[in-house]
Amino acid sequence: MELDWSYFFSLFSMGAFYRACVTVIALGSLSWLLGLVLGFCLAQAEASRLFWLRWPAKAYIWFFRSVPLLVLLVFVYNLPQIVPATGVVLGVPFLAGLVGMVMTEAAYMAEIHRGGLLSVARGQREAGHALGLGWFATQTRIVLPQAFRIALPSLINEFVTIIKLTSLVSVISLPELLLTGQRLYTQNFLILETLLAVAVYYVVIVTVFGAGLNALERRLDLQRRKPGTLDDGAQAALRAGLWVAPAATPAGKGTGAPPALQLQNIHKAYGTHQVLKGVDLTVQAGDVISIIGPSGSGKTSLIRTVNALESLDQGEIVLFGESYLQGAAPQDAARVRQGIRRIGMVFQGFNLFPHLTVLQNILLAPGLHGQGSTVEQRGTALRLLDKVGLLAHAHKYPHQLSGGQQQRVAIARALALRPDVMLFDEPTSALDPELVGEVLKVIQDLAAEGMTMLIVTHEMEFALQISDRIVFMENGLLQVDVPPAHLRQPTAEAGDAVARVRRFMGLEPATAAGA
Ligand SMILES: Nc1ncnc2c1ncn2[C@@H]1O[C@H](COP(=O)(O)OP(=O)(O)OP(=O)(O)O)[C@@H](O)[C@H]1O
Repeated sequence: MELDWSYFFSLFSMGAFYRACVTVIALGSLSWLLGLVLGFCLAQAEASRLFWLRWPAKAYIWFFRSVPLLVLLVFVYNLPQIVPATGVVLGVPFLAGLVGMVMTEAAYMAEIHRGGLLSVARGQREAGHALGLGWFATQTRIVLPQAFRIALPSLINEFVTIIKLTSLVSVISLPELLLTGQRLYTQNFLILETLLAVAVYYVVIVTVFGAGLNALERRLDLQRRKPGTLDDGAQAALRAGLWVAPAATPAGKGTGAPPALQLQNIHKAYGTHQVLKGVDLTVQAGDVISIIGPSGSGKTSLIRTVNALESLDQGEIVLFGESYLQGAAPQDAARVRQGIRRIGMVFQGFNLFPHLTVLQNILLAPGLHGQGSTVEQRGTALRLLDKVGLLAHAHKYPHQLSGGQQQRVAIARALALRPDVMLFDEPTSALDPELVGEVLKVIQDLAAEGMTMLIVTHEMEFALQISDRIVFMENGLLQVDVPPAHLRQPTAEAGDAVARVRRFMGLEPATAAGA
């Protein structure tokens, strides 16, 4: 038997097939788009801490991933028999098909979105928090764009699957491609020729739309974006047009002013593990305090409680004389947010937003907080970049920078909110030794300008040089809190604790009993 090729080719000039193509594209695209949105809502609900959101979402996903689409389509189309009111919508094959497909696709896409959301590093949300961004801003400006890029290849694959699945709606009499073909070959019995033409139509649709979506994926691929370094002329032009910020007076300085920070009897446990066991620390405005101590002593946990990245189990933190965080008590969300905005935080892992340029990273929070006009925000951001020596890299993406440069951008980003206190959590620990110096220099400059700073560090010489006080933590408690001079040249009365810190810092040789 030979195929009837002339009949096969005649099927490509048949209006019914082109109308069927429109149906397939409309049904497929709408199912994909609505599934994308509903799937995202389901994924968010599934990740929620609220069990009344989480469990219904989980149940929905489990159920609709288990029910075959064909069964669902027939059920939805026949639902008006028992619920007549639904007939207005479900009596229309296209709408019944759309409802059935969206119900199933939302469940599948929720899982794709969940994968995307899970792969956005926790530090990204923490950076949003440290910049005083609320849940919605963090989700829409930081998490979602990254999660969407990660999920895009799977979402494109799902689009292809959906286009092919539209053939199932033939079962509810919607004249898509398969039903159009079936109606023909039941009359002329040229089954293979007709199905071959149907297959070609599907292949063309998938190829054209797949190419479009792949182009979108390439466009969103950050690794392909490689803006260059600005030359001297371009940098000079940027500097020339800058708005000049009025000189800021450091907050809370002067006699009678309250301390910048008062940590009172801070307790923190992770489960049954007591990490902070009653820490008291007072930081005067303009003070630079380095927190040192052995690994696991609670330094990072302490600094994270100060900008509410960790909750307090007990105790209180007072910021410039006003109660800010309280342990084991309902927090005043507005007051906490206000406090967080007065505190800048620099993380060990930088936590720059990879989908934004250096300049956009710095502008994000001031823009969302409406801090000054856009001209002022841009001027401040460029000035800060110039200050940390990175003006030439303003339009680059974080992946184009070295670790030291990324950390300097992170410092500029934190400074853009004009904080009164800066927290540094081991700012150089993730850097190669040759890059440490450039970051320490920026911190040193800030200290010289009178910025109040709390620095968790393992850079002992730096801590000795820069600090007004060095705090030694061990076993969840502050064991020693002294000026560096007391460690460099301990007095005769200095006790064992100071000697222990000196050994820890490498200022005196370890003894068999010490260190
Ligand atoms: N999210 C968490 N969940 C459970 N335990 C935690 C958590 N974060 C920290 N810990 C534990 O709390 C203790 C103190 O950790 P922390 O990071 O504060 O110490 P650190 O002094 O900063 O240490 P390092 O110098 O190594 O960074 C450690 O035993 C750590 O395992």
